[in-house]
Amino acid sequence: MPKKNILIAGLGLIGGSLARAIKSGHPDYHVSAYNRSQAPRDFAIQERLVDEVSDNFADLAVKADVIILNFPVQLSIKFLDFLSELSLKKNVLISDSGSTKFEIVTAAEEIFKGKAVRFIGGHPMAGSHKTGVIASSELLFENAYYILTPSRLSKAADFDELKNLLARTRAKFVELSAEEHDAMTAVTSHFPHVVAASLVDNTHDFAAIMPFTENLAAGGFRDMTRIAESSPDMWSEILMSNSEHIVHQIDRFNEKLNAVKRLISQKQSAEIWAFFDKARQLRSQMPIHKGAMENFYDLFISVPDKSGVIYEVLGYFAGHDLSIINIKINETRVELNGVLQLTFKTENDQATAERLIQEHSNYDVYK
Ligand SMILES: NC(=O)C1=CN([C@@H]2O[C@H](COP(=O)(O)OP(=O)(O)OC[C@H]3O[C@@H](n4cnc5c(N)ncnc54)[C@H](O)[C@@H]3O)[C@@H](O)[C@H]2O)C=CC1
Ligand SMILES: O=C(O)C(=O)Cc1ccc(O)cc1
Repeated sequence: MPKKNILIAGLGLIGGSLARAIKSGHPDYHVSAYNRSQAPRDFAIQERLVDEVSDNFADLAVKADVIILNFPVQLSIKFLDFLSELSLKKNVLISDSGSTKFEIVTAAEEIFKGKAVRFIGGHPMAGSHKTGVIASSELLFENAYYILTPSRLSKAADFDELKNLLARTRAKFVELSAEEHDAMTAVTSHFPHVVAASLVDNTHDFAAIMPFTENLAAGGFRDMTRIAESSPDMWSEILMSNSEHIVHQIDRFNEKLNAVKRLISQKQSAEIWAFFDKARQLRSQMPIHKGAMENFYDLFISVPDKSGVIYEVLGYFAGHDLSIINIKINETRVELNGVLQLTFKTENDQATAERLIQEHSNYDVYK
């Protein structure tokens, strides 16, 4: 029997992570990947993420039993159009990983009407503000919800096939309609990105008047704005694709802010206390504490602004096989120090690194 043939289209953070999980869970399948630029293709072959790479999408698509599109949302719809013009295998199963679902599910139903094509929308609800195949990981989606959306082009058995293919992601699969998906992710993901970017923008505006402001941004500001470093390509597409729900959330949030504004101006301290207390209790009960979304682990080290300091710190880790996936120096302080940001794949590695830095230096380390 010929090997089952899987095409991962788009070798970025998500495509790369899916490729790793599929290849690791099904070493007997033939996994191919399309990517327009060469560097991710070379990386995927060197790291044995996949068996075959190409910049010719059509060549790979016509051989595939399953195709997963991992592009910005609008581009995935263009690729569906392109697929509809090819002689695909009969009953090919197509899915995607985009952050919105209504637009692509509706487009797929229209594009493949009457054709022997199966389509299930997909959205692994984990990721990062980082992009690219280099940041990909087999366990990126471990314990995270992976939403699958039915379409007129899918049946129950197709879901089992896709879940089996993706089993090694160790994600928690859940079926939601495309409408339900978009309404809920607007609340928990899309609108919060708008808030994060607005907080950064507001701070920058204010710093034009009082330049020292940005130096006073501490841990709380950092936690609330990490996602403002996400890809503008990806997030502008998401906002365009789920605009109604996001606008609705902005309206609701404006009302909430105005209500708090009234309490503050009227100095209603008891009500303000109750407002914070309610939020504290609600957040402590939210499932985010189970850690599903924490997939990268940062350490921030306050280091002297001298050459060689990065090598010095990395030298402390000699003999320990730590999974550093990103190194960045942030010169945010006007004084002598810079902030060295190291990102690890696992919480264990983050803890080991913190311990080693504390053993070898007197640098301040923050998580
Ligand atoms: N980054 C995240 O945290 C998450 C992202 N998603 C969704 O996954 C999808 C992929 O996102 P990422 O992997 O994060 O992005 P990425 O930036 O890491 O990868 C995007 C891929 O699209 C390709 N691409 C972009 N424009 C192209 C073009 N014009 N022609 C051909 N290829 C093109 C790039 O080469 C790359 O392979 C998006 O729809 C995003 O909404 C879903 C869950 C989490
Ligand atoms: O960076 C983060 O914490 C995220 O929120 C990642 C993310 C980005 C886009 C999605 O559709 C799902 C998850």
